Amino acid sequence: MLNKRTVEDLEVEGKKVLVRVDFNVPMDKEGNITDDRRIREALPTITYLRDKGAKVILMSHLGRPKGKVDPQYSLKPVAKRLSELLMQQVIMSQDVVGEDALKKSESLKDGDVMLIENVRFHGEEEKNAPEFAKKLSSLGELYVNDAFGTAHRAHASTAGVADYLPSAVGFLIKKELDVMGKALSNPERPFVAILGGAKVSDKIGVIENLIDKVDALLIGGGMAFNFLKAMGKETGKSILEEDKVELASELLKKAESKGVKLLLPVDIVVAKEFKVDAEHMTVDAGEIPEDYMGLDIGENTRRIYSEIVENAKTVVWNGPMGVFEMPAFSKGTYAIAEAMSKVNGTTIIGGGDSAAAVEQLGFGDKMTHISTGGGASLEFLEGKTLPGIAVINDK
Ligand SMILES: Nc1ncnc2c1ncn2[C@@H]1O[C@H](COP(=O)(O)OP(=O)(O)OP(=O)(O)O)[C@@H](O)[C@H]1O
Ligand SMILES: O=C(O)[C@H](O)COP(=O)(O)O
Repeated sequence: MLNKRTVEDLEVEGKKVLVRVDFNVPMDKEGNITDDRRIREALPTITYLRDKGAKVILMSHLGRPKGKVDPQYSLKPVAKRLSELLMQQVIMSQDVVGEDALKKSESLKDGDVMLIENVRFHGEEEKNAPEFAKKLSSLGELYVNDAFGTAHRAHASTAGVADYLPSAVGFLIKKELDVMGKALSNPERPFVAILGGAKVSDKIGVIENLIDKVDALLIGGGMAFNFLKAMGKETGKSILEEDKVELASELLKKAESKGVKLLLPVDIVVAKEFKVDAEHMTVDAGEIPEDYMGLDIGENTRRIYSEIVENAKTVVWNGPMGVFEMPAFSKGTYAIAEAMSKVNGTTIIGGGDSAAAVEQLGFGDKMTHISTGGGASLEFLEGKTLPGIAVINDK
Protein backbone atom coordinates (compact mmCIF):
# COMPACT_ATOMS: atom_id res chain seq x y z
CA MET A 1 0.00 0.00 0.00
CA LEU A 2 1.08 3.51 -0.75
CA ASN A 3 2.53 5.08 2.36
CA LYS A 4 2.38 8.65 1.06
CA ARG A 5 0.00 11.42 1.91
CA THR A 6 -2.69 11.95 -0.71
CA VAL A 7 -4.68 15.09 -1.56
CA GLU A 8 -7.39 13.86 0.76
CA ASP A 9 -4.99 14.21 3.71
CA LEU A 10 -4.57 17.95 3.08
CA GLU A 11 -6.67 20.87 4.35
CA VAL A 12 -7.05 22.69 1.07
CA GLU A 13 -9.96 25.09 1.46
CA GLY A 14 -8.93 28.65 0.63
CA LYS A 15 -5.33 27.50 0.03
CA LYS A 16 -3.17 27.98 -3.04
CA VAL A 17 -2.36 24.43 -4.08
CA LEU A 18 0.50 23.97 -6.52
CA VAL A 19 -0.16 20.84 -8.57
CA ARG A 20 2.39 19.19 -10.87
CA VAL A 21 0.57 17.43 -13.70
CA ASP A 22 1.91 15.78 -16.85
CA PHE A 23 0.29 17.69 -19.71
CA ASN A 24 3.03 16.59 -22.09
CA VAL A 25 0.48 15.61 -24.75
CA PRO A 26 1.08 14.84 -28.43
CA MET A 27 0.26 17.69 -30.82
CA ASP A 28 0.14 18.03 -34.59
CA LYS A 29 1.98 20.76 -36.53
CA GLU A 30 -0.92 23.19 -36.13
CA GLY A 31 -0.80 22.84 -32.34
CA ASN A 32 -3.93 20.66 -32.07
CA ILE A 33 -3.84 18.10 -29.28
CA THR A 34 -4.06 14.66 -30.87
CA ASP A 35 -4.56 12.69 -27.64
CA ASP A 36 -5.84 14.39 -24.49
CA ARG A 37 -5.79 11.33 -22.21
CA ARG A 38 -3.17 12.81 -19.89
CA ILE A 39 -5.36 15.89 -19.40
CA ARG A 40 -8.49 13.84 -18.76
CA GLU A 41 -6.63 11.61 -16.29
CA ALA A 42 -5.63 14.67 -14.26
CA LEU A 43 -9.25 15.84 -13.86
CA PRO A 44 -10.14 13.92 -10.68
CA THR A 45 -7.44 15.74 -8.67
CA ILE A 46 -8.18 19.13 -10.23
CA THR A 47 -11.93 18.93 -9.72
CA TYR A 48 -11.52 17.57 -6.18
CA LEU A 49 -9.35 20.55 -5.22
CA ARG A 50 -11.60 23.03 -7.00
CA ASP A 51 -14.73 21.65 -5.39
CA LYS A 52 -13.07 21.81 -1.96
CA GLY A 53 -12.52 25.53 -2.49
CA ALA A 54 -8.78 25.49 -3.18
CA LYS A 55 -7.03 27.88 -5.56
CA VAL A 56 -5.54 25.42 -8.02
CA ILE A 57 -2.22 26.34 -9.67
CA LEU A 58 -1.16 23.78 -12.26
CA MET A 59 2.32 23.33 -13.66
CA SER A 60 3.61 21.03 -16.39
CA HIS A 61 6.23 20.65 -19.06
CA LEU A 62 5.48 20.18 -22.76
CA GLY A 63 8.10 18.63 -25.01
CA ARG A 64 11.76 19.45 -24.65
CA PRO A 65 12.26 23.19 -25.31
CA LYS A 66 15.79 23.02 -23.87
CA GLY A 67 15.49 25.78 -21.26
CA LYS A 68 14.35 28.51 -23.69
CA VAL A 69 11.03 30.21 -24.30
CA ASP A 70 9.71 28.66 -27.51
CA PRO A 71 6.10 29.41 -28.56
CA GLN A 72 5.91 25.99 -30.24
CA TYR A 73 5.96 24.46 -26.76
CA SER A 74 3.50 26.85 -25.12
CA LEU A 75 0.86 25.25 -22.90
CA LYS A 76 -1.84 27.61 -24.27
CA PRO A 77 -3.59 24.88 -26.33
CA VAL A 78 -3.65 22.75 -23.17
CA ALA A 79 -5.28 25.56 -21.16
CA LYS A 80 -7.94 25.78 -23.85
CA ARG A 81 -8.64 22.04 -23.83
CA LEU A 82 -8.66 21.96 -20.03
CA SER A 83 -11.15 24.85 -19.94
CA GLU A 84 -13.47 22.82 -22.19
CA LEU A 85 -13.16 19.70 -20.06
CA LEU A 86 -13.68 21.56 -16.78
CA MET A 87 -16.38 23.78 -18.28
CA GLN A 88 -14.59 26.62 -16.55
CA GLN A 89 -12.18 29.27 -17.81
CA VAL A 90 -8.61 28.25 -16.91
CA ILE A 91 -6.46 31.28 -16.11
CA MET A 92 -3.18 31.05 -18.03
CA SER A 93 -0.08 32.99 -17.06
CA GLN A 94 2.31 34.28 -19.73
CA ASP A 95 5.34 33.17 -17.73
CA VAL A 96 6.45 30.52 -15.27
CA VAL A 97 7.72 32.28 -12.17
CA GLY A 98 7.68 35.88 -13.47
CA GLU A 99 5.54 38.88 -12.62
CA ASP A 100 2.47 37.64 -14.49
CA ALA A 101 2.41 34.23 -12.75
CA LEU A 102 2.92 35.86 -9.36
CA LYS A 103 0.26 38.52 -9.91
CA LYS A 104 -2.32 36.07 -11.24
CA SER A 105 -1.67 33.51 -8.49
CA GLU A 106 -2.11 36.23 -5.86
CA SER A 107 -5.50 37.29 -7.19
CA LEU A 108 -7.05 33.81 -7.52
CA LYS A 109 -10.41 33.19 -5.91
CA ASP A 110 -11.41 29.93 -4.22
CA GLY A 111 -12.24 27.33 -6.88
CA ASP A 112 -10.23 29.09 -9.61
CA VAL A 113 -7.92 27.01 -11.78
CA MET A 114 -4.72 28.50 -13.18
CA LEU A 115 -2.01 27.03 -15.44
CA ILE A 116 1.49 28.51 -15.54
CA GLU A 117 3.60 28.36 -18.72
CA ASN A 118 5.86 25.43 -19.60
CA VAL A 119 8.26 24.89 -16.69
CA ARG A 120 10.94 23.73 -19.16
CA PHE A 121 11.19 27.29 -20.54
CA HIS A 122 13.71 27.58 -17.69
CA GLY A 123 16.88 25.48 -17.84
CA GLU A 124 16.86 25.32 -14.03
CA GLU A 125 13.79 23.07 -14.14
CA GLU A 126 15.61 19.98 -15.40
CA LYS A 127 18.67 20.79 -13.29
CA ASN A 128 16.42 20.87 -10.22
CA ALA A 129 18.07 24.17 -9.19
CA PRO A 130 17.07 24.98 -5.58
CA GLU A 131 16.55 28.71 -6.26
CA PHE A 132 14.13 27.94 -9.08
CA ALA A 133 12.31 25.30 -7.02
CA LYS A 134 11.97 27.89 -4.25
CA LYS A 135 10.49 30.45 -6.66
CA LEU A 136 8.02 27.89 -7.98
CA SER A 137 7.04 26.90 -4.47
CA SER A 138 6.38 30.54 -3.56
CA LEU A 139 3.37 30.46 -5.92
CA GLY A 140 1.56 28.03 -3.60
CA GLU A 141 1.06 27.00 -0.01
CA LEU A 142 0.72 23.24 -0.56
CA TYR A 143 2.23 20.92 -3.16
CA VAL A 144 0.50 18.03 -4.90
CA ASN A 145 2.31 15.82 -7.38
CA ASP A 146 -0.02 14.08 -9.84
CA ALA A 147 2.39 13.84 -12.77
CA PHE A 148 2.90 10.09 -12.95
CA GLY A 149 4.34 10.39 -16.47
CA THR A 150 7.17 12.56 -15.17
CA ALA A 151 7.63 10.94 -11.75
CA HIS A 152 10.87 9.30 -12.92
CA ARG A 153 12.47 12.76 -13.35
CA ALA A 154 14.01 14.55 -10.37
CA HIS A 155 13.26 18.06 -11.63
CA ALA A 156 12.39 21.28 -9.78
CA SER A 157 8.62 20.97 -10.36
CA THR A 158 8.50 17.21 -9.75
CA ALA A 159 10.83 16.93 -6.77
CA GLY A 160 12.57 20.19 -5.76
CA VAL A 161 9.43 22.05 -4.64
CA ALA A 162 8.68 19.37 -2.05
CA ASP A 163 11.61 20.78 -0.02
CA TYR A 164 9.63 23.98 0.57
CA LEU A 165 5.97 22.93 0.89
CA PRO A 166 3.86 20.30 2.66
CA SER A 167 3.20 17.66 0.00
CA ALA A 168 0.89 14.88 -1.16
CA VAL A 169 0.25 12.78 -4.25
CA GLY A 170 -2.85 13.20 -6.41
CA PHE A 171 -5.44 10.63 -7.45
CA LEU A 172 -3.72 9.69 -10.72
CA ILE A 173 -0.42 8.79 -9.09
CA LYS A 174 -2.33 6.91 -6.43
CA LYS A 175 -4.28 4.96 -9.05
CA GLU A 176 -1.16 4.14 -11.10
CA LEU A 177 0.72 2.91 -8.04
CA ASP A 178 -2.21 0.98 -6.62
CA VAL A 179 -2.96 -0.92 -9.82
CA MET A 180 0.59 -1.57 -10.96
CA GLY A 181 1.91 -2.07 -7.43
CA LYS A 182 -0.71 -4.71 -6.66
CA ALA A 183 -0.02 -6.51 -9.92
CA LEU A 184 3.68 -6.73 -9.10
CA SER A 185 3.53 -7.49 -5.40
CA ASN A 186 0.44 -9.64 -5.10
CA PRO A 187 -0.77 -10.73 -8.54
CA GLU A 188 -3.66 -13.02 -9.14
CA ARG A 189 -2.16 -15.94 -11.05
CA PRO A 190 -1.34 -16.92 -13.72
CA PHE A 191 0.62 -13.67 -14.07
CA VAL A 192 1.84 -13.06 -17.63
CA ALA A 193 4.07 -10.28 -18.92
CA ILE A 194 4.39 -9.43 -22.60
CA LEU A 195 7.36 -7.42 -23.72
CA GLY A 196 8.07 -6.05 -27.15
CA GLY A 197 9.22 -2.87 -28.77
CA ALA A 198 12.33 -2.01 -30.62
CA LYS A 199 15.20 -2.26 -28.19
CA VAL A 200 16.06 -4.95 -25.69
CA SER A 201 18.40 -2.53 -23.93
CA ASP A 202 15.38 -0.44 -22.82
CA LYS A 203 13.68 -3.47 -21.29
CA ILE A 204 16.50 -5.45 -19.66
CA GLY A 205 15.73 -4.06 -16.22
CA VAL A 206 12.06 -4.90 -16.65
CA ILE A 207 12.80 -8.47 -17.72
CA GLU A 208 15.19 -8.92 -14.79
CA ASN A 209 12.66 -7.61 -12.29
CA LEU A 210 9.70 -9.54 -13.73
CA ILE A 211 11.44 -12.86 -14.13
CA ASP A 212 11.16 -13.43 -10.38
CA LYS A 213 7.46 -12.60 -10.33
CA VAL A 214 5.71 -13.89 -13.45
CA ASP A 215 4.52 -17.33 -14.53
CA ALA A 216 5.26 -16.61 -18.18
CA LEU A 217 7.13 -13.94 -20.13
CA LEU A 218 6.20 -13.54 -23.79
CA ILE A 219 8.73 -11.79 -25.98
CA GLY A 220 7.94 -10.13 -29.30
CA GLY A 221 8.84 -7.07 -31.36
CA GLY A 222 12.34 -6.15 -32.41
CA MET A 223 13.87 -7.26 -29.14
CA ALA A 224 12.97 -10.92 -29.84
CA PHE A 225 15.81 -11.13 -32.34
CA ASN A 226 18.43 -10.71 -29.63
CA PHE A 227 17.07 -13.83 -27.97
CA LEU A 228 16.73 -15.79 -31.21
CA LYS A 229 20.33 -14.90 -32.03
CA ALA A 230 21.39 -15.96 -28.54
CA MET A 231 19.85 -19.37 -29.30
CA GLY A 232 22.02 -19.59 -32.39
CA LYS A 233 19.27 -18.78 -34.91
CA GLU A 234 19.69 -16.72 -38.05
CA THR A 235 17.95 -13.32 -37.86
CA GLY A 236 18.77 -11.93 -41.32
CA LYS A 237 18.48 -8.14 -41.55
CA SER A 238 16.22 -7.88 -38.43
CA ILE A 239 17.12 -5.21 -35.89
CA LEU A 240 19.66 -6.48 -33.43
CA GLU A 241 21.78 -5.03 -30.67
CA GLU A 242 24.90 -7.18 -31.13
CA ASP A 243 26.29 -6.22 -27.73
CA LYS A 244 23.13 -7.43 -25.97
CA VAL A 245 23.07 -10.97 -27.37
CA GLU A 246 25.22 -12.27 -24.52
CA LEU A 247 22.86 -10.72 -21.99
CA ALA A 248 19.85 -12.23 -23.74
CA SER A 249 21.55 -15.59 -23.39
CA GLU A 250 22.01 -15.02 -19.64
CA LEU A 251 18.34 -14.04 -19.26
CA LEU A 252 17.31 -17.25 -21.05
CA LYS A 253 19.40 -19.27 -18.60
CA LYS A 254 18.01 -17.37 -15.64
CA ALA A 255 14.44 -18.01 -16.75
CA GLU A 256 15.19 -21.69 -17.19
CA SER A 257 16.77 -22.02 -13.76
CA LYS A 258 13.78 -20.33 -12.16
CA GLY A 259 11.29 -22.45 -14.04
CA VAL A 260 9.75 -19.36 -15.69
CA LYS A 261 8.33 -19.86 -19.15
CA LEU A 262 10.18 -17.38 -21.37
CA LEU A 263 8.57 -17.70 -24.76
CA LEU A 264 9.95 -16.53 -28.07
CA PRO A 265 8.20 -16.31 -31.43
CA VAL A 266 8.03 -19.60 -33.33
CA ASP A 267 7.31 -17.86 -36.63
CA ILE A 268 7.96 -14.41 -38.00
CA VAL A 269 6.48 -12.15 -40.68
CA VAL A 270 9.45 -11.04 -42.76
CA ALA A 271 10.01 -8.50 -45.54
CA LYS A 272 12.94 -7.36 -47.63
CA GLU A 273 12.34 -3.70 -46.85
CA PHE A 274 11.11 -1.58 -43.95
CA LYS A 275 8.18 -0.21 -45.95
CA VAL A 276 4.39 0.00 -45.68
CA ASP A 277 3.82 -1.89 -48.91
CA ALA A 278 6.82 -4.22 -48.65
CA GLU A 279 6.18 -7.73 -49.94
CA HIS A 280 6.08 -10.09 -46.99
CA MET A 281 5.82 -13.75 -45.99
CA THR A 282 5.82 -15.85 -42.85
CA VAL A 283 8.75 -18.11 -42.01
CA ASP A 284 9.79 -20.29 -39.06
CA ALA A 285 11.68 -18.31 -36.45
CA GLY A 286 14.89 -20.22 -37.19
CA GLU A 287 14.69 -19.69 -40.93
CA ILE A 288 14.78 -15.97 -41.64
CA PRO A 289 16.50 -15.60 -45.02
CA GLU A 290 19.70 -13.53 -45.00
CA ASP A 291 18.19 -10.62 -46.97
CA TYR A 292 14.90 -10.43 -45.01
CA MET A 293 13.98 -8.67 -41.77
CA GLY A 294 11.44 -9.70 -39.18
CA LEU A 295 8.69 -7.11 -38.73
CA ASP A 296 5.95 -8.96 -36.81
CA ILE A 297 5.21 -12.21 -35.02
CA GLY A 298 3.65 -14.91 -37.21
CA GLU A 299 0.26 -16.61 -37.06
CA ASN A 300 1.35 -19.59 -34.92
CA THR A 301 3.01 -17.30 -32.40
CA ARG A 302 -0.12 -15.14 -32.29
CA ARG A 303 -2.19 -18.22 -31.52
CA ILE A 304 0.17 -19.51 -28.80
CA TYR A 305 0.58 -16.09 -27.15
CA SER A 306 -3.16 -15.30 -27.32
CA GLU A 307 -4.07 -18.56 -25.60
CA ILE A 308 -1.65 -17.92 -22.73
CA VAL A 309 -2.88 -14.35 -22.36
CA GLU A 310 -6.57 -15.25 -22.42
CA ASN A 311 -6.09 -17.77 -19.62
CA ALA A 312 -4.13 -15.40 -17.39
CA LYS A 313 -5.54 -13.52 -14.41
CA THR A 314 -3.00 -10.68 -14.46
CA VAL A 315 -1.37 -9.37 -17.64
CA VAL A 316 1.18 -6.58 -18.01
CA TRP A 317 2.14 -5.47 -21.50
CA ASN A 318 4.84 -3.12 -22.66
CA GLY A 319 6.01 -2.69 -26.25
CA PRO A 320 4.35 -3.64 -29.55
CA MET A 321 4.81 -7.11 -31.12
CA GLY A 322 5.78 -5.68 -34.48
CA VAL A 323 5.87 -2.54 -36.58
CA PHE A 324 2.22 -1.89 -35.76
CA GLU A 325 2.28 1.53 -37.48
CA MET A 326 2.26 -0.36 -40.81
CA PRO A 327 -1.00 -2.34 -41.28
CA ALA A 328 0.76 -5.33 -42.83
CA PHE A 329 2.81 -5.76 -39.64
CA SER A 330 0.22 -4.90 -37.01
CA LYS A 331 -1.45 -8.31 -36.67
CA GLY A 332 0.71 -9.46 -33.75
CA THR A 333 0.03 -6.32 -31.74
CA TYR A 334 -3.67 -6.54 -32.62
CA ALA A 335 -3.81 -10.20 -31.50
CA ILE A 336 -2.32 -9.36 -28.10
CA ALA A 337 -4.67 -6.40 -27.61
CA GLU A 338 -7.63 -8.59 -28.57
CA ALA A 339 -6.54 -11.44 -26.26
CA MET A 340 -6.10 -8.99 -23.40
CA SER A 341 -9.59 -7.64 -23.98
CA LYS A 342 -10.93 -11.15 -23.22
CA VAL A 343 -9.04 -11.60 -19.95
CA ASN A 344 -11.16 -12.21 -16.89
CA GLY A 345 -8.78 -10.42 -14.54
CA THR A 346 -6.42 -7.45 -14.46
CA THR A 347 -4.92 -6.05 -17.67
CA ILE A 348 -2.29 -3.34 -17.56
CA ILE A 349 -0.73 -1.47 -20.47
CA GLY A 350 2.59 0.08 -19.53
CA GLY A 351 2.26 3.32 -21.43
CA GLY A 352 4.22 4.62 -24.42
CA ASP A 353 3.79 2.99 -27.80
CA SER A 354 1.75 0.07 -26.52
CA ALA A 355 -0.81 2.46 -25.03
CA ALA A 356 -1.00 4.28 -28.37
CA ALA A 357 -1.38 0.95 -30.19
CA VAL A 358 -4.19 -0.26 -27.93
CA GLU A 359 -6.10 3.01 -28.34
CA GLN A 360 -5.50 3.08 -32.09
CA LEU A 361 -6.72 -0.52 -32.44
CA GLY A 362 -9.90 0.28 -30.50
CA PHE A 363 -9.30 -1.76 -27.34
CA GLY A 364 -8.64 1.19 -24.99
CA ASP A 365 -11.79 0.85 -22.92
CA LYS A 366 -11.36 -2.93 -22.54
CA MET A 367 -8.26 -2.67 -20.36
CA THR A 368 -8.18 -2.40 -16.57
CA HIS A 369 -5.46 0.23 -16.69
CA ILE A 370 -3.52 2.12 -19.35
CA SER A 371 -0.64 3.90 -17.70
CA THR A 372 -0.07 7.58 -18.49
CA GLY A 373 3.65 6.96 -18.08
CA GLY A 374 6.01 5.74 -20.81
CA GLY A 375 9.45 5.95 -19.20
CA ALA A 376 7.91 6.25 -15.73
CA SER A 377 5.95 3.00 -15.99
CA LEU A 378 9.01 1.20 -17.34
CA GLU A 379 11.07 2.37 -14.38
CA PHE A 380 8.27 1.35 -12.06
CA LEU A 381 8.13 -2.12 -13.65
CA GLU A 382 11.91 -2.31 -13.21
CA GLY A 383 11.33 -1.91 -9.49
CA LYS A 384 13.07 1.47 -9.33
CA THR A 385 12.12 4.22 -6.90
CA LEU A 386 10.51 7.16 -8.71
CA PRO A 387 12.01 10.42 -7.38
CA GLY A 388 8.79 12.44 -7.83
CA ILE A 389 7.04 10.05 -5.45
CA ALA A 390 9.90 9.48 -3.02
CA VAL A 391 9.98 13.19 -2.07
CA ILE A 392 6.31 13.30 -0.98
CA ASN A 393 5.57 13.39 2.76
CA ASP A 394 4.80 10.03 4.30
CA LYS A 395 1.41 9.46 5.89
N1 LIG B 1 10.45 -6.26 -35.54
C1 LIG B 1 10.60 -4.95 -35.43
N2 LIG B 1 11.53 -4.30 -36.16
C2 LIG B 1 11.67 -2.96 -36.04
N3 LIG B 1 10.94 -2.18 -35.23
C3 LIG B 1 10.01 -2.78 -34.48
C4 LIG B 1 9.80 -4.19 -34.55
N4 LIG B 1 8.81 -4.48 -33.70
C5 LIG B 1 8.40 -3.32 -33.13
N5 LIG B 1 9.12 -2.30 -33.60
C6 LIG B 1 8.96 -0.87 -33.30
O1 LIG B 1 9.17 -0.62 -31.93
C7 LIG B 1 8.65 0.64 -31.64
C8 LIG B 1 8.23 0.71 -30.20
O2 LIG B 1 9.33 0.40 -29.40
P1 LIG B 1 9.52 0.99 -27.94
O3 LIG B 1 10.58 0.15 -27.31
O4 LIG B 1 9.73 2.44 -28.03
O5 LIG B 1 8.08 0.63 -27.32
P2 LIG B 1 7.35 1.13 -26.04
O6 LIG B 1 8.13 0.73 -24.86
O7 LIG B 1 5.92 0.70 -26.11
O8 LIG B 1 7.31 2.69 -26.15
P3 LIG B 1 7.87 3.79 -25.15
O9 LIG B 1 9.36 3.71 -25.21
O10 LIG B 1 7.30 5.04 -25.76
O11 LIG B 1 7.31 3.45 -23.81
C9 LIG B 1 7.48 0.84 -32.58
O12 LIG B 1 7.67 2.03 -33.30
C10 LIG B 1 7.54 -0.37 -33.51
O13 LIG B 1 7.36 -0.06 -34.86
O1 LIG C 1 6.22 11.76 -22.00
C1 LIG C 1 6.91 11.42 -21.03
O2 LIG C 1 7.44 10.29 -20.94
C2 LIG C 1 7.01 12.37 -19.88
O3 LIG C 1 6.18 13.48 -20.05
C3 LIG C 1 8.45 12.78 -19.62
O4 LIG C 1 9.00 13.50 -20.67
P1 LIG C 1 10.57 13.55 -20.89
O5 LIG C 1 11.01 12.18 -21.35
O6 LIG C 1 10.82 14.65 -21.88
O7 LIG C 1 11.21 13.87 -19.53
